[in-house]
Order: sequence, then C-alpha cells, then structure tokens
Amino acid sequence: MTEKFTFTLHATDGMARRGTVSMPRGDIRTPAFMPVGTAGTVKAMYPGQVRELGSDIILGNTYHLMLRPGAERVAKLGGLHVFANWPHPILTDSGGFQVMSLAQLRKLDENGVTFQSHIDGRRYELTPERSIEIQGLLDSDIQMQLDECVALPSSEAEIERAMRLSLRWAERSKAAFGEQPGKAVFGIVQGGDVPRLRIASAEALRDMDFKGYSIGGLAVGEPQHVMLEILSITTPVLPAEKPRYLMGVGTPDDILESVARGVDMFDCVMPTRAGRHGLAFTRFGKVNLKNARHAEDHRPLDEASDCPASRDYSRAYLHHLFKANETLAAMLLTWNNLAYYQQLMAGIRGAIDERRFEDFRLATKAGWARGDI
Ligand SMILES: CCCSCc1cc(N)cc2c(=O)[nH]c(N)nc12
Repeated sequence: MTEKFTFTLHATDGMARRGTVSMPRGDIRTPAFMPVGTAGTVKAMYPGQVRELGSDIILGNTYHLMLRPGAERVAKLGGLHVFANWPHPILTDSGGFQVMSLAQLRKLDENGVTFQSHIDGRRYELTPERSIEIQGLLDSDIQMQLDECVALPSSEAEIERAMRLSLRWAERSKAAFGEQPGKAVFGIVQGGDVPRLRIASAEALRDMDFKGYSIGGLAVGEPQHVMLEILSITTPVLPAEKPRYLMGVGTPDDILESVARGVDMFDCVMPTRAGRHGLAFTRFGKVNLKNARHAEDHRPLDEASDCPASRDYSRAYLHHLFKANETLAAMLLTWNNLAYYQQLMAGIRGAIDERRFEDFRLATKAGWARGDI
C-alpha cells in the first residue's frame, strides 16, 4: 500500500503504453477504462459487480454531486467512497464541462462560471478554487482542474481564448489543490482542433508539473480522424512519466486507436448509456437488441460470454425485456457492455505486455467487421 500517488511505466509497444497508477486506495492498471458513476453510482450496477468486471477506478461528477446531495453533505456522510460504497480510487471531473452542457442561464468570466441548477433553479458559482474544494469534500483521489471546453467546430480565436483561460484556471486549480501526497490534480489540455494551440497548451501545462494530464476538448462532435490527429500531436508533448487521460472517449474503436497514440486512461458513458437503450457491445461488433430480428432468436447474445446476459438468457428474452421497458433489460446489457469494455482493456494490456499490440488491434477490428452472426 502506497501513501503517494505514482505512475510506473512497465512496457511500451510503439506509442502504446502499459503502466500502473498507484495511490493509497489502490492501483489502476493502464490502459484503463473508467466506468462513469455520475451521481455516485454506475447506473444499474452494484459497486461489487463493477469491481468484479475489472474496474480499478470509477468516475464521479462534481456538477451533479454539488447540486444533489451537495458536497458538504457528502463530506458529512464520510465522503464519496463511504457514501457510494466504493472503497477504490475515484476520479472526479471539475464540473465546468457539465455546466456548459446542462445548466441554465450560465455566465462564464475570468473568475469562473455562474449558473442555475437544472434541478431546482438555484444559483451557483464554480471557480477553480471552489471546484477543487468540492472535489476535496467528495474525497476524490484524482481531481480535475476547472477548464473551458469549446464545441467543435469553433473559430480559432474562440478556441484560443478558451485555451488560455483554461491555462490560467490550471494555475489557480493547482494552487488551490496544494500538496496532497496520496491524491492528484490533473491539468487538462485544450486547444480544439488547432495544432499550434494544442502544443502551446500541453507545453504550458507540462511546465506546471501536474501529476497527470487530461486531454480535453475532444469527443465533442468532431470526426474520429480529427480526434486521432490531435492525439498524435498532443501526446508526444506530454511527459512520458505521467499518466494521460482522454476525457469522454469512447467507442471500443476509439479506445484502440487512442491507445495506439499514447493514451493511458479513458472514460465514457457509451457502454452504460448504450446498454440502457438496448445496444450491446460484443467481440463481433454492436448488436441492437431492440431490432425485431431477435424476437424469436433462442441463441445467447454471445455463446462465448459468461456474463448473465448471455449465460442465462436468449436474445429473444433480451429483446422482449427492452420492448416491455423492463428494468432487468438495462441491468443485463449494462453488465454485458462493461464486461466487454473491461475484457477489451485486459486484452490491450496483455498485448502490450507481450509486444503484440498491433496484431491485437487488427484482430479485434476484424472481429467487429465480421459482424453479428
Ligand atoms: C464524468 C465525465 C468526465 S469527462 C467529461 C468531459 C468530456 C469531454 N469530451 C471533454 C471534457 C473537457 O474538455 N473537459 C472536462 N472537464 N470534461 C470533459
């Protein structure tokens, strides 16, 4: 058990990296997928199930938790790990991204963002200092600086304004975080789809000596090739000895291609949200169980899977559950999808360990291309 936050790089295969992030609440095997537990729960899953599937860390959301039940209340109840019964590492976002996408009547200026809650209309202010304070009240292990993420496409001037504001907020976030040996605050690279701005942001954050680096401002509507081009420009500028977290990404293919460009950590609502809407991720691609073709299909979703969604039920039954809008539908497919994502990550880690990542990448994509039988 370590009292400090450290990152150890065990192996590389091309730009793909195999590492371990160690902190007092446990280790994170990288490349890692982090299930999103927005309001303190990975929807439709028990924490123990999430853990058994191979998740070393989950995400929580400052924006949602500050509005309900409130950061001070979570602190009074022992912090997010006790409150949500997840004794392992938790990463929290800083809230600014969610304010811009969810809150009403929001105003952003040099000091931070003010907004009205989408729940009850109350007014709040989120500054770099208050965001770090809230993440501390949640007892978050890996905290994010407050940043401003602009949607793409945007003008170069707008992207540069937001990137430079985010750099000033990075300084303030890091100062507010101070020295907390077993925890970390990450700087967030911004700069949209403009190479010179991405490089400037990454260089400036590198010089601020964060314990880890997030790559933000992507997975905001741009084509995959743009995201991958930006990654290829950005990761080489970041320190090799620090973890790199690509925010909000992504599909299994996004993850494979981003690992190949030097990314270590991922989060995305895709497996959990898609599962609740009937979309299954499998080794042979995506399967939409709401499709009528499954109505009388007695076969399992994937005969090679030991997940209850395949082990215990037919496609016809899963189809029925979704048509009937039954709660069990969301539970089973969320389980399947998280199981698939964590099996993919374990496969990626093993392939890098054995220096066969490129073969693994091509074979995995070929399996998806074969499609559903
Ligand atoms: C719980 C959700 C974590 S990731 C949210 C997210 C997702 C995406 N796509 C981009 C950003 C970003 O640029 N900044 C921040 N703070 N967050 C982002």
